Amino acid sequence: MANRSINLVLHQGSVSPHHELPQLRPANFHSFSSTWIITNGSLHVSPQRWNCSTSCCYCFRLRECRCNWKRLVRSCYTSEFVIASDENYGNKQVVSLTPRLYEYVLKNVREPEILRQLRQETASMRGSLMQVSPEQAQLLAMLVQILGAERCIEVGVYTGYSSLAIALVLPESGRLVACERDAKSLDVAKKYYQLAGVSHKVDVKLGLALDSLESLILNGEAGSYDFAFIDAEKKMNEKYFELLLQLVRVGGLIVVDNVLWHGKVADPLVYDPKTISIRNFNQKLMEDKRVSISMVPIGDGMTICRKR
Ligand SMILES: C[S@@+](CC[C@H](N)C(=O)[O-])C[C@H]1O[C@@H](n2cnc3c(N)ncnc32)[C@H](O)[C@@H]1O
Repeated sequence: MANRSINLVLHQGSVSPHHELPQLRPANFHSFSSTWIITNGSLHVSPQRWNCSTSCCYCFRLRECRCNWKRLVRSCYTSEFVIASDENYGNKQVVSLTPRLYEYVLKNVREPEILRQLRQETASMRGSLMQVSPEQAQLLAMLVQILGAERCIEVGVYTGYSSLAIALVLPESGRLVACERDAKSLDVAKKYYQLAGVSHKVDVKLGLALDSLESLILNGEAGSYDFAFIDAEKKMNEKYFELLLQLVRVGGLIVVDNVLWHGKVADPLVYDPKTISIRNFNQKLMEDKRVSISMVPIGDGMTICRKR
């Protein structure tokens, strides 16, 4: 690891520079090409490089330290975290979400009561982690509103949290095609569409999403949708994307969830099939001239694609 390019992240309760170096624990060691992360309980840093004197203290004083690290630390405004930006990226500061900061973000989400109830009911269900987060749902709804979308598609409904967020902001004449293969979770979704008074806007397609999308195309609906959200089987993302690219009009959006895959996409030590397929798909999107893209680090990461 060269010392020219290092992002340093200190989380609350983490080991600070003036503490004794803990034993490095290989099992917890995640080395990224240009990032060292210090988190609770494990310090992912080369001991030889950590040569601050004892006067070099946490965060603020780190700037005064004579060690090689000080020039890499650009700011420290709270004791909760420090982010030193990478000089290769113009010294931009990037905020790392700590639990406390995330709680603050959540406090600033206007989650409709019916969505809160659905989230609570789903919390005890199997697979509840699959649900998009409240701030993600809010962003999806915002995109639908900005677009003035009338016709939407969701691939992967589960118990309906993201689809309900979308349906709630659709106009009365709007339509959301909701594709899901699991009847049991769809029952919960349908109950909440009913409770929210949006059932008439949601066209539920029980079955394999690929089949549902293909039949929409066969039905002559290509180019007639404004917005699509992909949140189902990750290895199928590329296939869903290709079909949705036919179904969405020019200027419409396709949003893909889980593009950061719990951070695994950036970890060269992780190469399980799912991570590889998400990595490859991200790379394909990056090179795909048919869409403009924006990868947004929200929730588990979403890429917003606009059809050109
Ligand atoms: C991540 S969850 C969706 C979460 C949902 N968007 C939400 O925010 O609550 C993925 C869902 O996709 C469904 N799914 C997976 N593969 C599918 C397929 N081939 N066809 C239809 N649904 C599928 C799963 O049953 C699961 O409910």
